Amino acid sequence: MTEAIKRSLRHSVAARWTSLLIVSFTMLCGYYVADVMSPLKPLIEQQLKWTSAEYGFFTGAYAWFNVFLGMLIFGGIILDKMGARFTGILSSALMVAGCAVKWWAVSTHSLDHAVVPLLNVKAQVMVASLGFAAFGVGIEIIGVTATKVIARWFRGYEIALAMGLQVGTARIGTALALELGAPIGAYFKAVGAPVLLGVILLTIGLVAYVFYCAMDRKLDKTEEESGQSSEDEEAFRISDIREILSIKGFWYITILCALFYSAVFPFLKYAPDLMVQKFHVKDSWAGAIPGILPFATIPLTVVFGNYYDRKGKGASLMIIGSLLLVVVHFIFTVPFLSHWTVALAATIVLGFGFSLVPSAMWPSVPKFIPHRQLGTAYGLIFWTQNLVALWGIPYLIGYVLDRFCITGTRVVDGVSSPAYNYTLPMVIFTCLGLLAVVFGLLLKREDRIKGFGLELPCREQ
Ligand SMILES: NCCCC[C@H](N)C(=O)NCC(=O)O
Repeated sequence: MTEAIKRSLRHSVAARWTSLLIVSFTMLCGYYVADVMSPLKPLIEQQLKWTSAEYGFFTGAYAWFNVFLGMLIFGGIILDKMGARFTGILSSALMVAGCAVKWWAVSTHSLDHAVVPLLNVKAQVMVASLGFAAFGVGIEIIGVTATKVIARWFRGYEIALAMGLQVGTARIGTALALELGAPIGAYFKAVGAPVLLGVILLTIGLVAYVFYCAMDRKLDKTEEESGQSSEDEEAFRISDIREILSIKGFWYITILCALFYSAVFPFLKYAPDLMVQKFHVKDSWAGAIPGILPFATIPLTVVFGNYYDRKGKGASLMIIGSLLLVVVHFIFTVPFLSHWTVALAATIVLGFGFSLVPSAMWPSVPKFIPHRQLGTAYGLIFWTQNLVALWGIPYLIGYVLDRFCITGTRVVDGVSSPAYNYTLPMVIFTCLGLLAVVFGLLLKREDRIKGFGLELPCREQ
């Protein structure tokens, strides 16, 4: 056997980075679709005559199947049992199908005036929500798959930089959605136009993933030939779930993830309104300051990922990131700090926190979970995150706002809507950040006791 054959494909710099490029592109397309409806809210209200409550119903559908049907947990197990090729194609196809259903629902007139019996929900809202729910399963499972794929290719190399780059690239999709969604919708005078672009992008993402599968097959072959595949080939057993759940560090990182993202994702959903209500930003500029966030995190995830690879300090980075979150949310809480420049500065600091934690958290999991269990472990973490951060906390904040925070009425262009005081929701976000710091500290202590190596560099020196 020649030396060239003995070496696994993952030792090839070009192959490693090409695999990253392909899965990151598929993720970018998914993130575009995940966020494209946010800037379309006014157009949806004008053209489709959806109310805010119907928009909220649709937005929450993202997590329905993941959380209540446990699809993320099954997805993680399927990934460990069937591999990245099968799971990646399946989830990419599900994204295309879900987005196509959503596009049809918002473009057709055949659902006009129809209402779902018993639920009393407009048929158009329901069909679009079901499409979005199916898409939500696909994007979350492809997220788990991409993370495991990177962990495999970059083990011992620049794993944190690669995971940071993947998250950063995916967030370009969010940025594109926020920037392009409304102009495309307005140009074509149709909510469906930017959604159709999403279907096209996802189809290209699926084709790209099929190309990745060829590389994955080649990697399997070279790993076999070089005798490096023993750990991966050990079949996943259902008892592995018990094993994963018995690791205290796994619980700490899962809870930290749920708390951290609870203080970021739901906050972003309400941030444009906060800008208007507290910082007196004009309605038409409401999204301008929060919209900076995805852009700020794109280079920062790369910088912090690179730092973790070379210097380590993973647990400390997660604690610092969570602390920044506390500072930012506390600033948003203080009633007299209401100038828009304060909001701008706080959002930039939030960008640092929103980059620090993911750059350190995702590459830390393979330090204490064996590769063959990684899909299940990431699936469990994402499931908890979906339950708490993408479903539970947004509902809680909405309830708190309606129940305790209405201070009067605002009239804009002759249309009246409630005026809110955001102090209480911001106190909740600050507390979530504080709890994230506590779990970061617990994780660091557990790492010291068990020696996971979270404070050590990821890259073999
Ligand atoms: N707007 C997309 C939400 C993706 C959620 C996903 N489960 C996740 O946590 N991704 C990591 C990240 O930091 O974006």
